[in-house]
Amino acid sequence: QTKKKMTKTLPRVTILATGGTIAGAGESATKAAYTAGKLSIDILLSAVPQIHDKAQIKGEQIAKIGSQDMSVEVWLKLSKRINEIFEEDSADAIVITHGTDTMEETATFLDLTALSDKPVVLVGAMRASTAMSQDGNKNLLDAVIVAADPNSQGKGVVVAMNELVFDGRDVTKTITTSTSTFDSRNFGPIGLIYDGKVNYYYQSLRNPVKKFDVTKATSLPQVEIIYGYADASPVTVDALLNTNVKGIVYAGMGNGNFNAAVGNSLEKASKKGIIVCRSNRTGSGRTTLFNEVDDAALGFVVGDDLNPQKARILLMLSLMETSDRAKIQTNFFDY
Ligand SMILES: NC(=O)C[C@H](N)C(=O)O
Repeated sequence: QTKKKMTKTLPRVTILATGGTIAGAGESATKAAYTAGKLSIDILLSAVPQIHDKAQIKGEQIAKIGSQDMSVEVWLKLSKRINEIFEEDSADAIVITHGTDTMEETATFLDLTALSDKPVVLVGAMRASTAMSQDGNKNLLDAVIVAADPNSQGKGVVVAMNELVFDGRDVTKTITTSTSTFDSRNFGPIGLIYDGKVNYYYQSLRNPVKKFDVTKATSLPQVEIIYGYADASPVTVDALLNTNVKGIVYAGMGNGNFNAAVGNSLEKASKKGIIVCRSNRTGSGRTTLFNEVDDAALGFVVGDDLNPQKARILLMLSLMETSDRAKIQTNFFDY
């Protein structure tokens, strides 16, 4: 009898590139200045040949932007492409290269709209590809390792940065310039990457029971964020009253509090049918119902532990389906 050689087939990982500092290039290894999103996917992949030992890799360019220019248009394109790839079964997992500035928003958006249970991993860099000790190559290799690991299935969209894995729902950028910028302030990382392997320690119980199908959407209802601060004037809220804005996320003081002047205007907005969602500017913790604010009387909802930029994503998606405040509040408590 001939011994059959056992060849393990590597998982198929498609890398969707959107730009960011991971694809950034500057003039010298020691200067901080650079332009984000300059390098194409082919150059990114050729810089890390080790990824081919971990997975069968395909690359696609979705956008070439600094993530400060991320938009609903690109989110919809990304989400549709992810659903299509898994639907046609052309990959087992997806890695998305992305700028770090708005990675947390994209993570939340995709977590709520990627319909499959298969791994979707976001990755970026804090130092441009041309910088000394650039972090992009190692982060990309780690992201492929995470994507290729069967244990990454069913975790929702995750972010792999700086040898840590975060739940996309919770992750946030916490430091303007450091490579250790990503954190989940309430809950910490769910996994650690080391020596070519990911180990998971925790898993969120709040991964979406409900997904939003945006495969046919071409836009989302407009939602703006208003920042709260001492002695704020009502002009920013008032400016939204006669516009097409369907929702306001209020990044309130403490547990989502507002001063009287802003509160009056938020109440006016609510009475006009604009959904007002209280979040907060503290950077961690929950925004809770009925603390110092009578949400029932004002018709407000609260964002629970989502920061304002994440609450905005869930509010846009919710408003796509309903303007019923109770249902929208349930979405925030379920997610
Ligand atoms: N580190 C980075 O990726 C920052 C860059 N502005 C971006 O978000 O695209």
